[in-house]
Amino acid sequence: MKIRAISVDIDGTITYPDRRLHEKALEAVRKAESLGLPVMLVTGNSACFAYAASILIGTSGPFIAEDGGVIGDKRNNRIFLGDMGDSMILWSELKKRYHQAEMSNTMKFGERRAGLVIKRTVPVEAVREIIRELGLNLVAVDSGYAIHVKQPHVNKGEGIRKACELLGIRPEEVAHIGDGENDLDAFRVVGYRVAVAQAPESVKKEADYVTSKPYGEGTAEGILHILKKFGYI
Ligand SMILES: O=C(O)COP(=O)(O)O
Ligand SMILES: [Mg+2]
Repeated sequence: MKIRAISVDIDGTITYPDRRLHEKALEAVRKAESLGLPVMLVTGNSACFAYAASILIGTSGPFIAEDGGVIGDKRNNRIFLGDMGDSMILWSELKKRYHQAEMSNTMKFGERRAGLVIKRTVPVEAVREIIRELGLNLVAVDSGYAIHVKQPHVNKGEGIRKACELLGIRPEEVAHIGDGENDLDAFRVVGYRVAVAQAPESVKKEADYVTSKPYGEGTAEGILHILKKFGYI
């Protein structure tokens, strides 16, 4: 089995718990890149966020943003794999029932194109209940940092498939590292799966390797593990 790219989640995976970039994860990503293994950022964050992160970190693979809704590259070309769909119908119903419901800060300036992101002030089950009741063509996923409401075909797995077409490799040749339930869709399409230590059980049980350290430090460990296991070092 050959691994030709690493895809890595951002929040909780290359960061500290509070979302600051972890130096050890940064070093490990750069090491993979220096050994000729392209890294792709795969995140629930908006495309502008992923675009900036990709440039600052120095990842050479395409980035996948909005939980698979948008693929982008260094020249800021973008491919959209989804749109807002029924998400505003969901939002008006949610707001009626839960006064504490709040959109993510990244919803403010029309930055998002492929789904609604809400703060974790309402349980994901409440959102799912409204989707079921109204028969909306949406799914709700809790990344551990926010609740993502999107069309069912929008997910990190489909995003990785599209990014692989751009790279000219197969999804089975990708190793993915993540920490949240939104990473499970990525796990479904890739050839090798790494969960960082603080990931929920549902994610760890699907992983080929679970790191001993959490957050960015765990990812540094996970990247080194991949580099060794697949003969890069
Ligand atoms: O945007 C989020 O909710 C979390 O982003 P992540 O997919 O990079 O962890
Ligand atoms: Mg995450």
